[in-house]
Amino acid sequence: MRVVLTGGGTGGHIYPALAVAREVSRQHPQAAFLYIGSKHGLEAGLVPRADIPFQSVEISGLKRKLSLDNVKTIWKFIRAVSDSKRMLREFKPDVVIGTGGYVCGPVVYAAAKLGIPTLVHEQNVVPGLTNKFLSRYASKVAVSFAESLAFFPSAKTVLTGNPRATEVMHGNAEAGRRFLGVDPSKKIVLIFGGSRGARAINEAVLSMVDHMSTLTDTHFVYVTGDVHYEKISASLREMENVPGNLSVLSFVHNMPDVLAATHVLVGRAGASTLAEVTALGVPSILIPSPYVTNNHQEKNARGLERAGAAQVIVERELSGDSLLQSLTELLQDQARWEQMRKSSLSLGMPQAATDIVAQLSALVRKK
Ligand SMILES: CC(=O)N[C@H]1[C@@H](OP(=O)(O)OP(=O)(O)OC[C@H]2O[C@@H](n3ccc(=O)[nH]c3=O)[C@H](O)[C@@H]2O)O[C@H](CO)[C@@H](O)[C@@H]1O
Repeated sequence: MRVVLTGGGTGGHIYPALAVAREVSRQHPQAAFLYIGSKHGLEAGLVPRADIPFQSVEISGLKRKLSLDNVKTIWKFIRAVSDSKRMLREFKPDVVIGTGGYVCGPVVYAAAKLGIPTLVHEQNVVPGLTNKFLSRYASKVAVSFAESLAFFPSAKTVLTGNPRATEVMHGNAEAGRRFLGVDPSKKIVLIFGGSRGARAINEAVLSMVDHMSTLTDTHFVYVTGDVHYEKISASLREMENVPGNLSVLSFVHNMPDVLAATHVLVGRAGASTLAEVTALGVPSILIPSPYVTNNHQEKNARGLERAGAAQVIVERELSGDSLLQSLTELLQDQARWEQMRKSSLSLGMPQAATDIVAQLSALVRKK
């Protein structure tokens, strides 16, 4: 099977595409892949790291207000469609999968115009602009939440979940602990603010550093995001007593192993993160980003909260004190942790990547 993958900007769009690629490879070891992304997105680094050939198109997002930039964006889109057609004619894929973000617009559109079967995957409850546009042209749309079905044409839309859920099931807790250098007697609290880090979470964590040593049976793994790492490291160097039960990393490339070893997650409520924690049943404290379209992270997070799988702290109420208090209560209440774990697991969809690959195979057979 020859597969073109596209999607990008943030990890939340890229990792699902890579998870599908890995599931295709498991089922079809001879499969060949090409990823078409943007040179400016995280995909330019993450895709070559996953040993998948990468080519790029130039694209930017539409602004919601009328502006000269939008004229440029439309011009770029037209050029990117023509570049995509050239790449697709050369690679000759059997199927194209787009996982959201601006860049998948021209690629999936070009594929549809060339008569190549296409599947679009939506990670969030409320779909992004690009996927909404593409749903008119795509052969199939796969969604992660039942609530999203209503946003897309019913005849071609299926509920699969997010393929990262399948991917994290292959994680290994022991490998995660070894990588982090944390022994099994400690509970791991993993803190990260999505794929790029989050300033508000960084500030709250810095202000609770002094108290971390009181939680002696816990090890804190704090992933700052690449852009914040230097600044955070400098702040920590200035502190007198940085506790021994804190590790600070800029980015984690083996998240399935690290998550498998995690006792509690503290983080943003990006769709892939939530698919991962629910597949593994990791209780979480979620601080949804208020800076996203339609406040969609809070909608993602409240779903978990209603089911009893997570506690939500809205960003305006986040502080070192509020985070420390929530964490301490959860770490010290084993019965509540168990309950949250069960609720979290009940929401997980660990078969997602397998279902998506079945959809791709059906599209290829129908070609
Ligand atoms: C600010 C913003 O626009 N965020 C959006 C972005 O999120 P963003 O990319 O931040 O968030 P997601 O939670 O969806 O995905 C993050 C992914 O990166 C991985 N990871 C993260 C840190 C790290 O060090 N290593 C690592 O591998 C996580 O395990 C996860 O697979 O896309 C998501 C999916 O459309 C949306 O739901 C989010 O609202």
